[in-house]
Amino acid sequence: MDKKLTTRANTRSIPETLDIITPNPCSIGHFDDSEASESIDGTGGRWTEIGVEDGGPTRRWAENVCIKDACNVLDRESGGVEVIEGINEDLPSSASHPPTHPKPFVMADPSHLTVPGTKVAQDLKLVAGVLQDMQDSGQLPLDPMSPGIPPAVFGAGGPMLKQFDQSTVVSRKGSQAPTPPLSVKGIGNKVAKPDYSESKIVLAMVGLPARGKSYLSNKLMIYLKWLEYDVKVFNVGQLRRTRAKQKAQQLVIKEDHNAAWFSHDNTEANLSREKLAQDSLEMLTVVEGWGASMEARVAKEKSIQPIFLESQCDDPAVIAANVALKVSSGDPDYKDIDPEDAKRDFLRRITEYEKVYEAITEPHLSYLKIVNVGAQVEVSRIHGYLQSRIAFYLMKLHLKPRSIYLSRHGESQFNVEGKIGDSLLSPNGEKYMHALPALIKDNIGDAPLTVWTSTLRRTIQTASELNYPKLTWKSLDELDAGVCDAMTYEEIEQAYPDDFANRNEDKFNYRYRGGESYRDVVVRLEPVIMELERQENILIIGHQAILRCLYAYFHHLPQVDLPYIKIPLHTKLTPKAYGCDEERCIILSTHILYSLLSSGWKRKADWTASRHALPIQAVDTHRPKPKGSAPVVHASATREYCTGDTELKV
Ligand SMILES: O=P(O)(O)OC[C@H]1O[C@@](CO)(OP(=O)(O)O)[C@@H](O)[C@@H]1O
Repeated sequence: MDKKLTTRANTRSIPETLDIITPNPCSIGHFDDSEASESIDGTGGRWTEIGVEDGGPTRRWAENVCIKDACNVLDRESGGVEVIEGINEDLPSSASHPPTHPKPFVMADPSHLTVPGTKVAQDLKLVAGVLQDMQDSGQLPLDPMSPGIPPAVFGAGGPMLKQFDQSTVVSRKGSQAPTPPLSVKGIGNKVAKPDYSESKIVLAMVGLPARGKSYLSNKLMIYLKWLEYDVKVFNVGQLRRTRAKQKAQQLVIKEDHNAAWFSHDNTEANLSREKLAQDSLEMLTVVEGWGASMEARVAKEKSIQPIFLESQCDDPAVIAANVALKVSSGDPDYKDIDPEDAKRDFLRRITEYEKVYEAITEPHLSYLKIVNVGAQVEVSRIHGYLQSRIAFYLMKLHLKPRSIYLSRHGESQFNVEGKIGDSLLSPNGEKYMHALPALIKDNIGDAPLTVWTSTLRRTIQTASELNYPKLTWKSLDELDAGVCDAMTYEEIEQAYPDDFANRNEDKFNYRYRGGESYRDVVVRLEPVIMELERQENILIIGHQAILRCLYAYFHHLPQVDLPYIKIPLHTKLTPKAYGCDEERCIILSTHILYSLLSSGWKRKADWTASRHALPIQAVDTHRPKPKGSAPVVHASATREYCTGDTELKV
């Protein structure tokens, strides 16, 4: 990592958390920040000469500076990638081409364009200018019907539309094709996890204390781990506490990490904190085994594109809740300290940080700025698939108290017959269907609720008497059993003994012939998770495998246990700081309604779930894990920190 970047990050608030997220299936960026950090730092870099106040060639910059100057700069600096990024959307000029390339359009004399107050107006002015230039240079005849006009590729009437029509014809033909043979060779087997190990992403959390950095990094970690990315958390605060504990034990030196220790005027503590940050970065490279030699490590560091994730928050309620959580959650910094004193000290610590805190504004950096937990998100220089997913995910988060209810559909006729696949409800299933509206009403009262079902009959039928807005998701369809659909497990064992054994051995990785594995289902459910994070009260009427996958996300359960998640009856889980509150209401046996309350800072302590034990029988479809298969890894709702000598769980 570029030394300069590291230092700048440290002067902010000493990044308490550095997350390395690996592996990443796509490129981790193309921007050479070593050059840019030299040039755009407010010390007379090349941008200052054109009066850039806010530090860089962003869209904002394009709005603020004179267009004429911008065009001059584009002519001079046409090779600079950083210029193109910020401005080429505004100025479709030569910016995206090296200077030697012929220019597609030439801005004739943009001085006639004044900078209007609004962005839209400016865009239109620019568009008007470009159109004028095209027209002047003969590229755009006035009569759109005249010959020689290049076809519009993205607008109404362009070839896209015609191609689209043609493609519909093709797909209609395709739907007449004969059904493919049932047996698909080579699929009914365990399918390995895709290789995500190509490259790595480092997310450096930035923000004042009590701004939810831990919350955000924890949510992100859970989401990425659920998708099977390796995630490691390097927490400077954790390292500080571990070192202090070691000092106290080995050297009998007690280091008091009170607010004064975090003062920028405390030179000695500053050095210690700088060292902790450096050591965390050092660990980040060592842990990943990027070569023992310093040279190799430096080379690797250069290939990492750090993404800064800044959490800004000025909502007093959220900050207060975080302060309260810190001082009451048994945090080692305030262990054995009177809560009032702890609160005062923590507030003083925040004040110390505030004195030197710098928000991220450097346009050459890759960053995501989350304002008030997703109320606003600023995205800068985020490229590649995984980075974009991270940004997208963070945009969806909110802290509004809400409930997520999960219910399996009512017992189906196939459930009774021991078959997998779709059918209508059994008589008992219908009783559940009739009982569900009252159960939901008891839980949610008159609050708004949306019901999500799969596209399969048993969930739609179960939801049929619920008087709420409904949404049918294909992504919520049950794990596709392919050629085994509509069979009993005994029939599957007879017809496909090897497949059956494979599934018993490794259920998460097993993919049915012509069907899916649990991993496939997790991947397919990702948009559902995204939407769930964004939504408020939701009831999902789903299937066994689907609910297992969703449940594993909310409770951070490992993949190896996911296909065996059993839902115990009459269980109430204790609220967790970073997880979800959970209540379970049962109607009996497999008819279970889970209620997952909103995750986040604001706990909903007053929420109580009524328990229902209606006399509705149902078969038990849970199949226990066969003995001798992969060992059970116990659920971990804790964060795993790398602290050098040991891996701590907190
Ligand atoms: O992965 P296993 O444990 O086989 O269970 C998944 C199966 O559960 C079932 C019931 O056996 O779910 P559901 O009835 O909820 O739709 C089947 O549809 C599905 O194939």
